[in-house]
Amino acid sequence: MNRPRATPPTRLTAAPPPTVRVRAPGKVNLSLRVGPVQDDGYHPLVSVFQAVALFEEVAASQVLPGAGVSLTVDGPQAQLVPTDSTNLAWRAAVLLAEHAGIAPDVALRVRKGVPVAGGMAGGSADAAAALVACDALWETGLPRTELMELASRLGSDVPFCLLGHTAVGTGRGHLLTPAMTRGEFHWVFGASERGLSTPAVFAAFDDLTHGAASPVGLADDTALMQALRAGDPTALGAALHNDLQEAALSLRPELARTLEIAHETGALGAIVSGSGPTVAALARSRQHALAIAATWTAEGAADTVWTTTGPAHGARHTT
Ligand SMILES: C[C@@](CO)(OP(=O)(O)O)[C@H](O)COP(=O)(O)OP(=O)(O)OC[C@H]1O[C@@H](n2ccc(N)nc2=O)[C@H](O)[C@@H]1O
Ligand SMILES: Nc1ncnc2c1ncn2[C@@H]1O[C@H](COP(=O)(O)OP(=O)(O)O)[C@@H](O)[C@H]1O
Repeated sequence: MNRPRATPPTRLTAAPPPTVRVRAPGKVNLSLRVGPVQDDGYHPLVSVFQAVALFEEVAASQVLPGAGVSLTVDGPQAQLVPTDSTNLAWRAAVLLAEHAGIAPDVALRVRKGVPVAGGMAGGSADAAAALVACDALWETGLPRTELMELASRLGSDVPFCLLGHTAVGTGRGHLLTPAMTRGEFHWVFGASERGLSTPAVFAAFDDLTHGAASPVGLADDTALMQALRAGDPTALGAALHNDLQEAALSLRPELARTLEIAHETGALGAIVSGSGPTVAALARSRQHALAIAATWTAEGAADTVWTTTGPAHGARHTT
């Protein structure tokens, strides 16, 4: 005899709140040319940015209406990062909500993978990732051009962290044109536990140039652009350039030794990354990158050392 089957009991469990996770990359300025300070306090730049495969991750989770923004930070150097409304990820969420005319209700979790205050745009990557994550969570569906515009209001480097890959930046560094590159480049980054303030480095640059730096132009980076198109690391290493390097060295003279060790270990090129104090060395291969990293560590030339590659993708959803 067929007995009717008992209906299995329904388990009522609350579904976890929807969460969107986005990763955005840190960057190195392959070339950074800085013009004289303008009336608004900013310096016109021409910079060739390259995103590298050191990522920040921002998870944005739904919260109850009216809960507002909350934020936690973890990962190396998390204790150096503000967790209040001054955090760039928090500011990004608030700016997007204002723009879309909605309430900024979200729980943000930031996982740091880029040195803090190191000249590698870790905070800017958080802002870029938070914009993309909240746009998806709140279903605001902003076109890319509007996200880029909001990004530029959050900081000069934020649009590049959205875009990723390799690009030429003009204006404050926020007007971007993608650059053609071939292949993969091997990088070593030597970071310092004590960051450098970007405004302080620009101020040191003003002192060194007596506020009268030469105007900047694109023509100076012809060899570098050619090296990128050819995928030629030797030519790229020779073409690396940073107008802020002398200013960063004036504030952190010990970085000169870190650069010197990179050259002694056969780096194809070595520069201070952006406003520093992270030093970037271009290696011939992954093995060579590991050798430079080992030498820096053995000589105590950097507090933390990373090997990675570029270019890397811009802000993108992850699982
Ligand atoms: C120097 C660079 C090179 O890519 O990055 P970092 O190496 O610090 O990451 C950037 O120009 C930094 O970009 P970002 O860190 O987003 O700076 P912002 O928040 O826009 O500006 C912070 C401060 O830096 C100075 N600043 C920034 C950009 C610019 N073109 N001229 C400037 O003088 C201003 O004093 C400004 O108040
Ligand atoms: N989400 C964030 N991550 C890191 N720093 C942040 C963040 N939000 C605000 N800041 C502040 O911005 C400063 C510079 O941040 P960061 O982007 O890491 O360095 P840089 O501008 O040198 O690339 C930090 O000293 C910190 O006080």
